[in-house]
Amino acid sequence: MIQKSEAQELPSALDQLSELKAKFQGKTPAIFLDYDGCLTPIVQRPEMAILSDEMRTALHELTAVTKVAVVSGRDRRNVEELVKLDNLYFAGSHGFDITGPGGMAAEPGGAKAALSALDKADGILQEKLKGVAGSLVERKRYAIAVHYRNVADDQVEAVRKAVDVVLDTMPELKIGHGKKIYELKPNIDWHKGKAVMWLMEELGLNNGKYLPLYIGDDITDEDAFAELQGQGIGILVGEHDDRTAATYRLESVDEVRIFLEDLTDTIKQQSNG
Ligand SMILES: O=P(O)(O)OC[C@H]1O[C@H](O[C@H]2O[C@H](CO)[C@@H](O)[C@H](O)[C@H]2O)[C@H](O)[C@@H](O)[C@@H]1O
Repeated sequence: MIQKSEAQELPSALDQLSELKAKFQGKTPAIFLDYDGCLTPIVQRPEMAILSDEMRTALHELTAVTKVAVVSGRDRRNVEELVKLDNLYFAGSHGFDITGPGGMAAEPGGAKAALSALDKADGILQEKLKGVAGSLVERKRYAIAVHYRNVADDQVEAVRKAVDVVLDTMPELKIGHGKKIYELKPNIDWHKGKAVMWLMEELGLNNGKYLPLYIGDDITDEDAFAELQGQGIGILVGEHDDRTAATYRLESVDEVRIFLEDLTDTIKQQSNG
């Protein structure tokens, strides 16, 4: 049974750092990070979410002491280009498209079967939404985000209707929700949580020496928090519209960076001592 709380009820990962680290029980945390709202603040348009130099340095230093993966709803190539580091793992399209150092490349969720439906849906949405000012159809390899952050309130219903037209005719796709977006994804039982567990296994981290730790801010990160209950640590950044399966929280992207910097020092000390 998954335990859920209100975000505000969760203890701060920074205030309760010693308690949180005691949960490592001598294991090294393997770090899984969402991108938008976690490594960069939420902004008006996807292309404006630029990683700061400070965050890139924090990530780079963390990769020197443990395994690090970015697990994003974004297109995997897009998030690779934004992060600009080659010594970590990337799971794009909500975990359907995974790459890593040494030429690692895998699509463990089997999303290729939905590719032609996604292509068709993309065309329909582009056509239907071209008259809705502020809407944006963002195609990822294995998902489509339909953004309404910049759409007038009385036009959001028109965006939802266009999405529903696609859903009604394409059983290969299902809807997902996020911050001011509707997502069309392959109708497959695969999500960020399964991608995290797949990476743990694939990277040989299920050997009793590593503990998965996931940080994210959105509804799609809840699948990872739920998967990690009892076997890892989930940290929610800020809040979203629902209850959360995370066990700690951080307030902001700046707090995420401070937490990651502290983790790097902690892991270094663990391996020296
Ligand atoms: O899993 P994530 O890495 O958090 O990706 C989730 C979605 O993030 C992006 O959209 C969100 O961030 C945008 C920039 O801050 C914002 O304008 C938008 O309203 C948010 O929903 C991205 O564009 C999507 O493709 C991702 O699915």
